[in-house]
Amino acid sequence: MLSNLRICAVSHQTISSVHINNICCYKVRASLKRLKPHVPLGRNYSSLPGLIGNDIKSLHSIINPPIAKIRNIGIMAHIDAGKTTTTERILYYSGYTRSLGDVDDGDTVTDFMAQERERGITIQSAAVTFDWKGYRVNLIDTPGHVDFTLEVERCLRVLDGAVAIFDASAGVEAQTLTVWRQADKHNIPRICFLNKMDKTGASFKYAVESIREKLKAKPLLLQLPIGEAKTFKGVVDVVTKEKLLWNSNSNDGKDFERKPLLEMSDPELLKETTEARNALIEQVADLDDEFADLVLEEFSENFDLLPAEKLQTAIHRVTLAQTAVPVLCGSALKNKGIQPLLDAVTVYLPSPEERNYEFLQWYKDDLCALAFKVLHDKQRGPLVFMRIYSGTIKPQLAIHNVNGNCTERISRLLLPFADQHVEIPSLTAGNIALTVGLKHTATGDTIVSSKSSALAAARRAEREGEKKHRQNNEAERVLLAGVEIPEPVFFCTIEPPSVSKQPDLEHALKCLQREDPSLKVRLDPDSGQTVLCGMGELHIEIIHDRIKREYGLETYLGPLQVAYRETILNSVRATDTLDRTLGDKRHLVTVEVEARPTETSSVTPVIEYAESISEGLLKVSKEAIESGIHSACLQGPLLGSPVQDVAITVYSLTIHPGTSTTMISACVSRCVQKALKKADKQVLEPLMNLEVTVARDYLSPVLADLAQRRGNIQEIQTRQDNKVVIGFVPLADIMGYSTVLRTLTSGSATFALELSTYQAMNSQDQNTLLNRRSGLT
Ligand SMILES: Nc1nc2c(ncn2[C@@H]2O[C@H](COP(=O)(O)OP(=O)(O)OP(=O)(O)O)[C@@H](O)[C@H]2O)c(=O)[nH]1
Repeated sequence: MLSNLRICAVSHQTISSVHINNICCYKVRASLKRLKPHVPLGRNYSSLPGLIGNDIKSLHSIINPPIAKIRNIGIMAHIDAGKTTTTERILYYSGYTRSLGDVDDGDTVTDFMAQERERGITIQSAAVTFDWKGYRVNLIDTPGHVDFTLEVERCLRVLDGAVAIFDASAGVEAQTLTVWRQADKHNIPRICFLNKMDKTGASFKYAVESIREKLKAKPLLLQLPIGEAKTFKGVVDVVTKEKLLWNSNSNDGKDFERKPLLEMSDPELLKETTEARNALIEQVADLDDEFADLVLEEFSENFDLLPAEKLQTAIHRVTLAQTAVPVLCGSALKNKGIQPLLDAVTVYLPSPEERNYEFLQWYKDDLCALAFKVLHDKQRGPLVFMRIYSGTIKPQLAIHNVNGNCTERISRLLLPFADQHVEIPSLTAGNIALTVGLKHTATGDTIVSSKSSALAAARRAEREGEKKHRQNNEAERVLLAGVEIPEPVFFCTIEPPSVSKQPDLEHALKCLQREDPSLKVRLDPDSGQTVLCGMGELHIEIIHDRIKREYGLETYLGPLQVAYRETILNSVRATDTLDRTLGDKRHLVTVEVEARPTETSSVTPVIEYAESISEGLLKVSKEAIESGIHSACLQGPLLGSPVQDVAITVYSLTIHPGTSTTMISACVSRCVQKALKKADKQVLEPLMNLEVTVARDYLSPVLADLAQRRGNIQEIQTRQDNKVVIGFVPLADIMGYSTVLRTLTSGSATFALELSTYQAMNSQDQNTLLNRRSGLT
């Protein structure tokens, strides 16, 4: 394996060296293919004049550009809408890659993990940095598969804007809705790109309507397609009234001509565009008072006289306010429409300083950054991707991790190009950095310059909070983290090839968890086995794959099991006494608790104390009591699954002096377990939202199959030639569905699955499950 190839002797003073940061050979080949196809692997690059000049454009201009010229953007979409293909085109046109990658050949820069290449889907987000017409664009490629929604959320937090990509023949699909909602939650301004305009069935009108109807967004049509499906050849820029045609002889789409629409040559198109422009002006004027005043005062007689820049500035404001979304179109695969999309990113999406991040006031000019991704590189250890919100990061800088409450040192600072990372001396606010040397920082951690800086920020936040009479813990607000990690719905045991490899497996899992907080690992207390808990079948499969590839461990997975939950149906009381003498110390606890059902939809129990329990007693034992309650609720009496919707009241408590907190916890835990056992119990199973898109001809077999899976169909929509089945289905009945669906529909259907809620099982299904688990059937 080749690693860490170093390109030395870069002439610019501020840059000491350039590294080709390869994770393994295939990456090296892929990157070299673009960087310098004729250079044999492993050669010393210092002897290659021109390499830097040609391939990594103007290195000094990419370090710390003015903040107004930075765009931190992400691409979000439904699976297969074309994120990877679009990203590849973007990298190619911006000059950072030399040839066009193709997802169908497993040859792209951003899908750089081996599994992604093989599966043709984007699993981990790769942050990519490039320049476009004087702007610095940091692009984070977000995954589209529902198993990885946490990845999407985490990436969205660090973006200032996003491009939503749609398949123009499908319009808004299930996953788009999910990510759209996530983007709403983080207030991210967006532009829409209707991709696949070349595809049979592509319809600009249909896709725009579905944005209006399903996303409840106001589309601003900044372009109109010229042709559709087979006849698609370019777009009209509605703002400037120009037509953009891609040269059919150019196979990389680099060359295209931009010409004003003229009455003589394009009377129809000009008429249509003028109408679209007038409608656009009216629409923007309705949403933006400043623009409305301008139009009324100066251009009400003739909209044609309104300069394009004035309209663009107003569209930028409207996009930022998220009262409407600009819509563009093209075909990434056929290399059409990508350059104008990049222009739109720089013109309409905001720079970091235009975003209102409330927490910045607590930090002033001190360093404040969010670690949004951790990767483990065999040679260099953990690589941490960070979004810098304020202050500056430098190599050798000691930083304080607020979440981990620890201080550690950055050894090197890199700019994250897809495959090659450029070492740099410093990076300022608004940028995305890649740091080497941080061993304790995990995904989602807030990074500041020192503990005292964190405390000062917490004090400022608190003072401000007092002013505003806020009730919540203001100190917590200095933490930028807080992506809600969904509860895993699947689990399975994992075993190393031999007992001696157990520590290696533990190390691998620890690293993977730092990268991916949605992966949970626990020990089964009964069997002592390690258990992996994940978000979906694919998630677990990928983890298994990565352990093999990246850590060289051939592990064995037990059967995939659904993560059930349990609850109780009535209130019950229990008492318990623990009396144990260890050495010359007597540990004596007596506790009485009541367990009762609640409607919290949470596995965290509500904990209450009877008034008779003295404050003094609680002061010394509260932590131990609550840890006992939590551990009891982790393993319900029916299946050993977490107990949901339960409140525990501690009614009485006596503790003999000298009793250890461990004994208090143990006694409380046993007592709560006793109460849960006494109650009437119910198993809850994960119920999934399901959306299947299927060609008309295959609808019947799909419906018949879903009926056998306890599926509950809510709606069947028509989308072009396809039917879209929307409903609910219990997770236990949908395992392995992708294979079945492929067989049923000759591969013509796609589906999206997402946790809806946990629902009570009926008694028959519950008994079958319990009998199966206890080995009776
Ligand atoms: N006809 C047509 N096909 C396209 C276009 N863009 C992408 N595709 C095809 O659509 C499929 C999915 O493209 P990707 O770029 O991998 O899509 P993605 O959104 O990155 O997919 P995930 O990472 O799996 O979510 C591939 O077979 C592409 O060749 C396009 O503009 N037109």
